[in-house]
Amino acid sequence: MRLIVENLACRRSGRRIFSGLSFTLGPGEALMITGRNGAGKSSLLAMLSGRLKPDAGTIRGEDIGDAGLPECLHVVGHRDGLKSALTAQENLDFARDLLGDAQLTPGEALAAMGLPHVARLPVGYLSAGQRRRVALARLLVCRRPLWLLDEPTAALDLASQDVLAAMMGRHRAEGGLVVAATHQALGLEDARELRIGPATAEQVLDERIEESWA
Ligand SMILES: Nc1ncnc2c1ncn2[C@@H]1O[C@H](COP(=O)(O)OP(=O)(O)OP(=O)(O)O)[C@@H](O)[C@H]1O
Repeated sequence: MRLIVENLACRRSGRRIFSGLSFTLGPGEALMITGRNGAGKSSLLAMLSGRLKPDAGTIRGEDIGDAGLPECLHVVGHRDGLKSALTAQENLDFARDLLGDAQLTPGEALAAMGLPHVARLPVGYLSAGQRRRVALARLLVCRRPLWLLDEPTAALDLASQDVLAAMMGRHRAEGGLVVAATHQALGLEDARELRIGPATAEQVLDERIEESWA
């Protein structure tokens, strides 16, 4: 698939966060979204996943057949979306049934993340890093070409960061796309970087002029 983003603008609580943001991502490509705290990285991922409406601009997928963009992507965000009372295995079973297009079994995905021993433990009993690894294992139980990852290495030890880097490498080798918001290197070879900065004084002025005419 291809992801095409044109002239995207974001406004939160009435304040312009970024504007004029464009990029295209093709099969096997990766994009690192960087920028200081509050620059709008998570907001951009929320827009790409369809959870947040852009203030302006368009987001579309090409070569995705009859599927809509939301059916082509996986999100691993700050909030992991795991149910604490369910076991790791049950959480992954749930994701697999819900999302369809099954790939690895939950057991295989947990083994790939180095967590075969936690399959039958409620996720609420896991450490922060183990819990994040279960959230990342969800990427492997269903095939989705576009991975949207928000600080994916948060709470991961160095060995798990290497596992994640290898996972993203395999995904890209199979034609998958990765968009990751991050403050640190992720081991993404040949990744492009999109640095989001605060709106310039000129943009803020343009916006005020537009508003005064509206
Ligand atoms: N739900 C919300 N409602 C209103 N404003 C929000 C909301 N979420 C975030 N914001 C604001 O939008 C701006 C961008 O936040 P965002 O979380 O996208 O930044 P970020 O670049 O991901 O930051 P960080 O590096 O700290 O994770 C911030 O000023 C934040 O206060």
